[in-house]
Amino acid sequence: MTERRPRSTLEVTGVSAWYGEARVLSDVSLQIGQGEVVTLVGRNGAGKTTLLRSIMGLHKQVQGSVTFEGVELVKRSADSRARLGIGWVPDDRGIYATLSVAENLTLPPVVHDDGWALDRIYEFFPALYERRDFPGTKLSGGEQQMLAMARVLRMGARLLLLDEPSEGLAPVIVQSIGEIIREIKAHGVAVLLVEQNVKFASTVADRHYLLAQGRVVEHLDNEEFQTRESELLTYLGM
Ligand SMILES: Nc1ncnc2c1ncn2[C@@H]1O[C@H](COP(=O)(O)OP(=O)(O)OP(=O)(O)O)[C@@H](O)[C@H]1O
Repeated sequence: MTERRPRSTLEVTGVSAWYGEARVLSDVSLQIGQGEVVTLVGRNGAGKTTLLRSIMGLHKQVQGSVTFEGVELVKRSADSRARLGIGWVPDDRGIYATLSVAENLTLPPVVHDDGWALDRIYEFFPALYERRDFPGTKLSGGEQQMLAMARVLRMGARLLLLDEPSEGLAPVIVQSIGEIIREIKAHGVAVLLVEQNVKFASTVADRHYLLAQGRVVEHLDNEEFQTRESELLTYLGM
């Protein structure tokens, strides 16, 4: 594909990863520009979560280079990467069940000047404002997903790593998560999204990397992705 992209925020170059002796990522390279939404698509076990964890510094058996805004990350801890502006939103969303929405938002430290103020968060996520005193357990799956995204924006993330945000959510809620991702993008925040829901991926992303058996096998802009959707679904066994 011909590429004209904003300046790179994240550059992953030649990354391989192992669990013990088992190699699960092989020579993966990808880039994300400022304010871009990029997906990692692939069947179960392709290595998507391991790649996100490797970018965040949560997986240690990694070789290759990962830079964020020009800073090499590979030898840095996960908390150091968070301080640089990378926000991790895990697939289980990681909400503290016994804390209120407001407490979930304000407990983690603001680690970067770009952190969104609480009133800006509430303006952006009115559903969280309405439920600010509710405990985490009382939130729906969609609200938990919003809270997990809001929390890292408040901390100061300029790159969000989202692991299957649409998982387990009703279609109408998936649609509103998609709208939020598009608005986050409009604020210049980059998003790397692991998705198995190809239809959803095509409504939010600028580009897509297809991962199979730990390798990038295709790199497509959204137009090509939509045109070849059924072929890709078959190829990926999805
Ligand atoms: N803790 C672990 N120990 C050993 N092998 C693991 C571990 N976690 C994942 N794997 C293996 O690594 C490979 C990649 O897994 P990963 O979870 O990254 O894939 P994925 O594409 O995110 O799949 P899924 O959508 O099922 O989470 C798989 O073969 C998986 O079995």
